[in-house]
Formats: sequence, structure tokens, C-alpha cells
Amino acid sequence: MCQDVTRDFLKALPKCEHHMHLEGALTPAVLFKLAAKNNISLPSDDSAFTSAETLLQRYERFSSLDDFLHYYYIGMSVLITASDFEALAWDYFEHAAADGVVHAEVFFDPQAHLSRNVSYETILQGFNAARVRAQREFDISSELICCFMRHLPAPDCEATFKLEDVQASYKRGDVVGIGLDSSENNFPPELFKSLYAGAKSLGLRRTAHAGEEGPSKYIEDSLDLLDVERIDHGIRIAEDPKLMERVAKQGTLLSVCPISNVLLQCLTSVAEVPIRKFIDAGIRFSINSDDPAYFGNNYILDNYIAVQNAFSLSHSEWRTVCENSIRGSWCSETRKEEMLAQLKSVVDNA
Ligand SMILES: Nc1ncnc2[nH]cnc12
Ligand SMILES: [Zn+2]
Repeated sequence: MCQDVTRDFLKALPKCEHHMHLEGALTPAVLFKLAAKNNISLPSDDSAFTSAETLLQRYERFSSLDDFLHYYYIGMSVLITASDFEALAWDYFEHAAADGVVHAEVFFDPQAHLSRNVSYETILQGFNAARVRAQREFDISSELICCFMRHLPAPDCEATFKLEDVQASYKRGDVVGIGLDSSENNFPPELFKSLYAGAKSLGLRRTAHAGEEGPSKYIEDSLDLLDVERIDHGIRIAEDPKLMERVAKQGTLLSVCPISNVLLQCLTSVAEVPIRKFIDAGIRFSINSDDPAYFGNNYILDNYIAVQNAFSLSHSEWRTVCENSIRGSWCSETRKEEMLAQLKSVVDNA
């Protein structure tokens, strides 16, 4: 740890997590337990699935986003009942609480479950039970973001978006907005214009993965064609100084996931995440875990620590990071004021 910014200080910071896929909290141990309980057969032609230990070892050498997604989609096939989804989300919230998360806006991939005949209501029932408990026991507020998988045909994404149960979840306020995830290259934002226009017309919040593996043009097009309010990852914006200027001026928040970027071979080290460039350019960003159970069990605090080790931020820079994370959250202004007061007290006492 560098200078006088300590691990305890980083832990105490009131964190907002904006980029965490609940299905990415599925550890190999739980994956094997649920596969046995739910009678799900795992691939017999891949020795990675011999045991939880071999699977964990395989997770240490992902060669790309698509290599990871192959295992990720097999993994989530063991999730069947509402209690499976609840346990998954609860596991995340326990880690989040230990790491000082006060507000979490978490992704889920309904299409990956609906295609296996798991109902949308089953998914939401489980996730909501965990969210209510996290609010009660940990004082963590949370929002759900419904992600659409860009490797699937856009009309399928739109059909899912229009399902009665899905629309009802927006109306009830159970789901605050939409996102776009999965394989990035060759699935440009323009394919999803009509989906995002539909979301905007319902008053939903909008974000999209862009510039993770894909070009910075996908970031620009997500802003121009999808009218997103946040960009997930966005690291390749560093290749386009003009776009950096624009994003800084607009105040668009990037939800950056440093350890994920290294483990998926987007970058060779956390030091290559353009954190210093973002700070110098006045670009707002939050720091997030993405899929912690797949990425070395590294949750949000591990990502904060990795950034500190690589960039030696000052107390005041951490204050700005957390303030921008709070202001870029999709919660009420009252909740933001509470979190800002918590932040002030942590920084004043450091
Ligand atoms: N890092 C990531 N990029 C795209 N899709 C994802 N789904 C889960 N994690 C993802
Ligand atoms: Zn992601």
C-alpha cells in the first residue's frame, strides 16, 4: 500500500458498485453443489469440469472475453429455482458489505435463463429476496439492471424486452434500467437502436458495455445511437482524445473493472488501465468487480486496492472517485446526500 492511503481507508470508503453481474458471483464450489442438487449435467468432454478445483484453475487462464463467456454461460445453467438466485445474490451482498459497498446497481441476464425455461418471475423473486435482506441487514441499497446479450439477434432482445413479466418489472420499479453485455466485437451498438429507444420511452436508465475489447467507436456510437447515460468498461476511450474530451464535458460515468480487464487479457496489468489519464482529463469513473467469482475471487475492495497499488491516488483523489460514483448512481437524491455525508466523514477522519 502506498503513502498514507491505507487498506482500512479504502475499505471504509462508502462504495457504489455499478458494474457487477450477479451471475458472476457463482463460485465453482456453488456451481458443483447446484449442478448436483438440480440434476444438471456439466460438459463431460472438458476436463476443466472434473471438480471445483480444476474449474478454478481453468478460470486462471482465460484467453479473451469470449473464452470467459463460454464458461460463464455453462456455469449459469445450474441456476434453476428462486432460492438458487437468492443464494447467489446473497453471496454477493455479503462480500459487498464486508468491502464497504453502500449502494449496488447489479446486472442480470434474463435471456440466459428464459432460454432454459426458468421464468423471469423465478429470477426476480430470488434476487429481490436477497436485495430486501441486504437493505435490512447491511443497509445496502440496490437496483437491478436488466442486460441484453448482444451476441443474440436484436429482435430476440426486443422480444424479451417486451415480455409482459419484463415490462411489469419496469413498471413496479423492480428493474431500474437496461444494459448490453456479452461478446462485443462484431456486435455494434447500432443493432440495438430500437431496443434502447423503447427503453428511453419508458423512462428507463440506460447503459451499455463498450470499449472493453471493442473499438472506441462503439463507445461513441453507444452515446450517439443508444443515448446511454453510462458506459461499462470504456477503457479504449483512451485511444480517442476527442471522445475523452466529450465524455469529460458531458459527465458520462465509466464503470471501470480493472482486474477483469487484466484477467480477460484486454490489458497486461492494472497499471495499463487509463486511471491517471481519466483523472487528468476530468473523466468520471467508478471502480467495480464485474464477475468476481470468475476473476480470482476479487471483489470491489480488491479492485480499489489494485488501483491504489498501481496509481498511488491521494485521499482527495479517492474522495473524487467516490463522489463521482455516488453522483453517477441511479438512486434518489436523498440517498445520494446520505452517501455523500458518509464519504465526508470517512475522508475527514482519515
Ligand atoms: N466483462 C463482461 N463483458 C461482457 N459481457 C459480460 N458478461 C459478464 N461479464 C461480462
Ligand atoms: Zn461486465
